[in-house]
Amino acid sequence: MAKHSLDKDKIKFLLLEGVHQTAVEVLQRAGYTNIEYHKGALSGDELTNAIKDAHFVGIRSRTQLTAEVLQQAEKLVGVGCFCIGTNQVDLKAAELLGVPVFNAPFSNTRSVAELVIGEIIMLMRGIPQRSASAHRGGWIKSAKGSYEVRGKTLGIIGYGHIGTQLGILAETLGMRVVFYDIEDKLPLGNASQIRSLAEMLAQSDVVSLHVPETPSTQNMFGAAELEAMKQGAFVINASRGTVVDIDALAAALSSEKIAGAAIDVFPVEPKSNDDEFQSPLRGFDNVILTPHVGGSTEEAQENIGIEVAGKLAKYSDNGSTVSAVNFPEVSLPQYHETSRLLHIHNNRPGILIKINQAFSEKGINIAAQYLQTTPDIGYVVMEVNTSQAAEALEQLKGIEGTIRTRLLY
Ligand SMILES: NC(=O)c1ccc[n+]([C@@H]2O[C@H](COP(=O)([O-])OP(=O)(O)OC[C@H]3O[C@@H](n4cnc5c(N)ncnc54)[C@H](O)[C@@H]3O)[C@@H](O)[C@H]2O)c1
Ligand SMILES: O=C(O)CC[C@@H](O)C(=O)O
Repeated sequence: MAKHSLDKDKIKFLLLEGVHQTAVEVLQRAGYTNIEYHKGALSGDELTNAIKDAHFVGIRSRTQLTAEVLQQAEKLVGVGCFCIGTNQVDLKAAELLGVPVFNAPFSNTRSVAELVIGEIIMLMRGIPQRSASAHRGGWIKSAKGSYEVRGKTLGIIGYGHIGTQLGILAETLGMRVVFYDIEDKLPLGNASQIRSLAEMLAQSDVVSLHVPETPSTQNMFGAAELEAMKQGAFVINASRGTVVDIDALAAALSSEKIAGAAIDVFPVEPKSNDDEFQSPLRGFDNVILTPHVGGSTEEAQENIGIEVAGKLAKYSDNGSTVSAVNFPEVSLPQYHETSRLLHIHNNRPGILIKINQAFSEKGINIAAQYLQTTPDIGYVVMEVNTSQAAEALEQLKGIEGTIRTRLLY
């Protein structure tokens, strides 16, 4: 019977930010029992101490895996983001260290789209301010400023997995949907793409942002964009807090240019549920403030736990990197009666030749070989006779340009 290079109970999984229990169950079913589980995020020394002997780390959006943190995680083999966003990880640093990063690109998209639909209706009816007033003993029984969503125009910025689902749901409520995206996108239903953001803003009764955090989306929605909107329109942001200039939004709410907003993500978010939430948007009755819960439903979290833990277990067990966000993607079949070796190297000419030469000189037969590259790194997976696996591993370690190697069986 073939043996793992490292026993599964020695492979440490560090799971942070209360990822769903399904993640623990998937890992345990796959034979991984060395799981350190934390309900909250870790930072500073606590994070570096916990991660330094971890082979895998699972996080959500709070934990910052910077280049410095990753460099101290000497045993790290893979990272799982139990969410969509991967902006909290220095993806390039992880790649250069030979560490693939996985996420869950679809599992919570419906939850976000549903929340936004609810918010559109609430904002257009002026419910947040009526509710806030009622809590203080007020009674604003009036139709003034309350509208049906039917026939109104929804402008979506970022027409990806969430934006498209939102568009379809909004159309079923009778809304007209327009969208702005830097890429040409297939419009679903009756939606139409508008090439100029200003033009789209001028048409929209409510604007909802669904872009990732990138250098191009940093503060992409500020004073000029708010000014380009219709008088009395609404803003929704459940993407990332860095995308909207929150001070400019507060000013537009104060001047009543913007009639209301629903904001789920903030430039600075509390590190835990025990910390105070601070924002210039506090105190506006016509603003729905939610604590970054767009994707936080039981269904989404359960599915994310299964999906991401499954990807980590698969990479650990057989080397497959399919759907990694920063790494050459290699889809690998099951293998029997051979040992599998993983070799991650700097992408420079001649490495594969050197590996093949070294194996040939030692009489090591390669039963199968798979290679994928990015401009910076190469990932080669080889199958060799189990009796030659240890020797093959030694040969791989000696290849110049090697970042990391692993023997699976
Ligand atoms: N609030 C939450 O809990 C929550 C949950 C899930 C996702 N999110 C956030 O929502 C974001 C979007 O998720 P998704 O699954 O729809 O992503 P996606 O990658 O499927 O879609 C993003 C879209 O934005 C477009 N885009 C990128 N840069 C742009 C720019 N500068 N201007 C206009 N369009 C641009 C892309 O072309 C793409 O179509 C995620 O990156 C994540 O940060 C938040
Ligand atoms: O669960 C989280 O912390 C983040 C959820 C969301 O922002 C995502 O990127 O999927």
